Amino acid sequence: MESLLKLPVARGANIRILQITDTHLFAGEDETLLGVNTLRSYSAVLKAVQAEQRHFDLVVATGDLAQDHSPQAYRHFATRIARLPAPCVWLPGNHDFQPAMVDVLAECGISCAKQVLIGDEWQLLLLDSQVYGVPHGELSDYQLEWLAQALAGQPERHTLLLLHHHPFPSGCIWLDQHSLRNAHMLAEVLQPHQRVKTLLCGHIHQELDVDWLGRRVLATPSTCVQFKPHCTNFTIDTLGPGWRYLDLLPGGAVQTEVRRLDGTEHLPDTDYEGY
Ligand SMILES: Nc1ncnc2c1ncn2[C@@H]1O[C@@H]2COP(=O)(O)O[C@H]2[C@H]1O
Ligand SMILES: [Fe+2]
Repeated sequence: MESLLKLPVARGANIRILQITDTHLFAGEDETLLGVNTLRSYSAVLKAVQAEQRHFDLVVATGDLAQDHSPQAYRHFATRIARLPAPCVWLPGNHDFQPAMVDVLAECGISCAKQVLIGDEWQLLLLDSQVYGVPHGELSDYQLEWLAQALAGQPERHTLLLLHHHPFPSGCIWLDQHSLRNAHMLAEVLQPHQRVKTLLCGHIHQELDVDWLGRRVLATPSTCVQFKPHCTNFTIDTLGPGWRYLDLLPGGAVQTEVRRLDGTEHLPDTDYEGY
């Protein structure tokens, strides 16, 4: 059974979330994706986060944590994320291998909660949009029913909704064939719930902040390789690895900022045409 995580916060205090996404880790410490050593770029991101010394209450990892299905890749993820001064919750992406992911992250003390109640006013709901073996996403009937129930059960709370796949056209045609296929069904479940104003995704390895049917959808840079916005075909960007902070404000608004590593140390080889 999926557990519930309750995070108390001081009354009136801002709630800050750190999003880490698409780490694409391997078992081997020297493995690379498109020329980037993903373990090193992930570790550099976490080091930069710690150096910033910003307070955050929770870390959310929005999928594609491992590239090679290996338990060791999830161990790499978990041992490093556990050094941050806040708990982590996670959801799967298309590349993840959930049998290894679930067991290893739990063994390493990472919560498997998919509903997080934060203070008195907010909740996070984390969806599984993976269709095993293919890059596109879809929400199963179970996921849609679980979402409907979780929303109906907390009608007074503002909800940040998290899923790996983007439910809207991103502007990259090659990525939009890998989007959430049944976004209309998600829209239907959300329709009566005006307190779900913001959705948070990974998957597209780029920063995005768009309106989708009156709701705000955010997507976030990967901790490894970035994809160039507004491209018809697979195109690698030369921006550095990134992460996002989200402040969940009283009243339901979200303030957010994307941060990136400086320098050229973790940049990809742009000659690749896919992976
Ligand atoms: N050249 C390509 N054309 C279309 N899709 C690709 C290409 N290369 C990789 N992909 C898929 O597109 C996905 C986008 O992000 P993911 O990291 O989920 O995994 C990627 C691959 O599954
Ligand atoms: Fe993905």
